[in-house]
Order: sequence, then structure tokens, then C-alpha cells
Amino acid sequence: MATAVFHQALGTAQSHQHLQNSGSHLEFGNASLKLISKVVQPVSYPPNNSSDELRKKSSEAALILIRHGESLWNEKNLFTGCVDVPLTKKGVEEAIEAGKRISNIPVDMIYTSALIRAQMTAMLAMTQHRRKKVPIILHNENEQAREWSQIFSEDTKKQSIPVVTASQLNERMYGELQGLNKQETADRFGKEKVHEWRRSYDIPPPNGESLEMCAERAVAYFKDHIEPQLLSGKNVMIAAHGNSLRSIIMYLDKLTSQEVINLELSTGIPMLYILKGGKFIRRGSPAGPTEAGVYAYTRSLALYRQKLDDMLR
Ligand SMILES: O=C(O)[C@@H](CO)OP(=O)(O)O
Repeated sequence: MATAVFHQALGTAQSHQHLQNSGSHLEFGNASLKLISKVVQPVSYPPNNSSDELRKKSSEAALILIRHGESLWNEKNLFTGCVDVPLTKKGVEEAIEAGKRISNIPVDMIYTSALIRAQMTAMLAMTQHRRKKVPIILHNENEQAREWSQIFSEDTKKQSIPVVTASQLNERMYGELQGLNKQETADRFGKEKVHEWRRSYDIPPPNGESLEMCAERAVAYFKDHIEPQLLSGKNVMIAAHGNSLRSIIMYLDKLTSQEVINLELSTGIPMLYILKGGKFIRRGSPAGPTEAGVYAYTRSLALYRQKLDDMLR
């Protein structure tokens, strides 16, 4: 019963279960778009639900995308794909740093892939959050898993953030390249061929998924499960992978299959979007823990922040 209530809060999500290391730059081919975020004071939160109400009224929502921190196979330069590899120490630090950058942005729901590197990243990032809500992974794999993970306190539920894990957000399946060294593969098959496998839109690696195939599942999941949450005013964080996020960014930024080729995502750099009037607006990457650019980006969000500040005085 109590689980049902907690799960109801999830709406549709409940029913199913290299930005290149380039700092705060998103690189599109030669063009390097500087991601600008405005410095504003950190925001605090009232102890009741009024902030949620206010946000709903503003009909805007924030979407945070984070590629997982460095994994042990990123470090070894191996094709990883759907192999479930954990973070390195550096990856852990990147996730914590990412968490600091977004620590001022209220998060209502978290989506991660089914892979540990994305889940570790989401959890580590949330350890830095100012609101100190507890991210809790939902277990919907069967009735017993649902029953056995119930929470029996409404107050505790309010202090929790539901975390939905979805294999549709997994890294692209790299087929017979999984576990191979990227440099050795380029030496063997040629640099051009390997680049085509890694970055072309519709050419899959041997027995693997092309970006197009990865997009079919990841973007469909985003549209069916995540977008409705955003449209209802919930702020959402997604922790996923280089290629599943590239395909989602392609959808958000309406990139062509040519443009997406040059889109590289760094590990552990959060990206912020605002959904406003049904449109996604890229806000860039919050550059530090004292920045909450989301509030200054649009008039109504600035107003929302102002109201929160007034309430706390
Ligand atoms: O190995 C992988 O799974 C991916 C991400 O690390 O590599 P690539 O950058 O070639 O898509």
C-alpha cells in the first residue's frame, strides 16, 4: 500500500520499471560552443511542499544529464558498451564534482541505466546535494521486489528521490568490439573504419548497435517515460552513457545525423536543460557549487527563486 503511494508519485515512469574532456565546452566539429552559466547565490529550501507547488505553477522543469565518471575500462581504453564495469577512483571523484555543480538544483526524480557506472555516478553526485534527500532505487522486477522494498513512513518518502533504472538508457551495445583495446582495434582495422564504427550514425560495429539503433530505444524511453515527468513540472536527472546521451541530446537539440557525429561527451560533466513552453533549452554546464543558473535563465524561474528566498527570510 505504502509502496503504491510512493510509486504513484512516479506517474508513467513507475509502470516500467565524450563531451570530450573539454571542461565546460560542448564541441560540435570545429565550433566550440562555450557553455555560459550565470552566477547566482545558492538557494535553500523550505521544509514543506510549497517549492514543489511553486515549480508546478511555473510549468518549467530542469533536466540534468550526466555521463558516468571514468570507468576502469575507459582508463584501459577498452570498448565497453553493455559490459558492466565500475568507476575508477578518478571516476568517483568526477561524480562527486558533478554533484557539487548541481547541488543547488532541486531533483525530483533520477533515471539511470541498468549499468553500475551510471548508478554509482548518480548516487555519488547526490551525496553532494544541498537538499540531502535520499536517492532510493526502485525495484520493480517482480511483485516480491516491489513488496519487499516498501517504505512505511510518508515523511521518509518525502525525503526520498525515486531512482528508476532502465536498460533502454544503457550504453550502445558494441558487439564484437566489447573488451577490445581501441588503439589496437584501430591499428588492426584502420583508423577510418574504427572511427566509422564509433561515430557514424547508422553504421553498426560488428554485431553491435549503431547510434541510430541506440537512439531508437533511448529516445523512445525518454519520450515515453522521462518527458512526461518534465512536462508535469518535475526536475529530472539522467545518469547514463556517452552514446545513449548523445542520442538523447540529438533529440533535445534537434541535431542532424551529420551534426551528432562531432558531439563528444566528457565523463562526469553535468549538462543542464530547461523545458519551457514545450521546448528544451540548453543551459550549459553549471560551473560550480555556487551556481544555480537554472533560476536565472528564465523570468518565471527567477521569480520562483525569488519567492523561495522571500519565504526563507
Ligand atoms: O567503449 C564504450 O562503450 C564507448 C564509451 O566509452 O566508447 P566510444 O567513445 O567509442 O563510443
